[in-house]
Amino acid sequence: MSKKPISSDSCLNMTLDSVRESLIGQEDTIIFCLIERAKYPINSPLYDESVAGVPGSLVEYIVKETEALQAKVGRYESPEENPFFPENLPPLIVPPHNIPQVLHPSGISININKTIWDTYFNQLLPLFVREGNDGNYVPTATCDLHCLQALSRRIHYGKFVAEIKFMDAPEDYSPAIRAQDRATLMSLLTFEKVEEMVKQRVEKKTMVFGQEVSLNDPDDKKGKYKVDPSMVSRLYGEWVMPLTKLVQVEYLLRRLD
Ligand SMILES: O=C(O)C(=O)C[C@]1(C(=O)O)C=C[C@@H](O)C=C1
Repeated sequence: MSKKPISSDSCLNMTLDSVRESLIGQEDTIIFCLIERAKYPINSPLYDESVAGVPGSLVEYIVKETEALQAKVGRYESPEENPFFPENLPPLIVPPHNIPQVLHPSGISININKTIWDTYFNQLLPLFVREGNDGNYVPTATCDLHCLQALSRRIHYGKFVAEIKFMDAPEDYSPAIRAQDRATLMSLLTFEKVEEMVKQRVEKKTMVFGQEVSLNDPDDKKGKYKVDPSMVSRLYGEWVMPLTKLVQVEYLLRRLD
């Protein structure tokens, strides 16, 4: 059988509504990833740089090696994907996908994964994971990897949101871009009502997706959730949306290059 390159649907017909739909879909992924990670305790030896056998911490090693494998088969061909360890990724071993170019070339390489990594491990994890060590290090690290990839994808999706906003109203954005005025760009791209809806929706989704289910007494588990819904709303309000907006500002600053 002859081998053909893999192809994907075009993303050239994006609108602000369609990119917002994608962000809404990505909420589900993020919430399910958090629920999965919360099944395990913190398992701190995973993050200890002095554990023998691997360079750096075990979680870092697993993320690096997984990224290297996924790079070879095309994960980072997609402009929606950004590696945590971009240095020395191996070359593709499959034919390139030829994904249509939607983003402005100077904005494609924006990568704030270093900040996402630090925020996730130092601020987010301690908020939703219990203390303890059950020895399930590899499954736990795999959950961390999935959380990181889902958050990174969502936050860097700000590049697409910014491109649509610019294309919809170049006359509004261009003066602030020429002046490299971050504050004005930030206020132009901010929609407080949308942010409020996002926070409410992720809280509600966490209640639905993460409710405890009991067959015996239906009231037994009522009001108990696998992850605290108000914490997910806070995560979005304090980190996910601000970082998505940071990506948008960074992208717009380069949009006329
Ligand atoms: O929906 C938008 O317009 C976005 O830019 C996305 C987003 C978000 O991260 O969810 C960010 C900024 C806006 O203030 C509202 C929401």
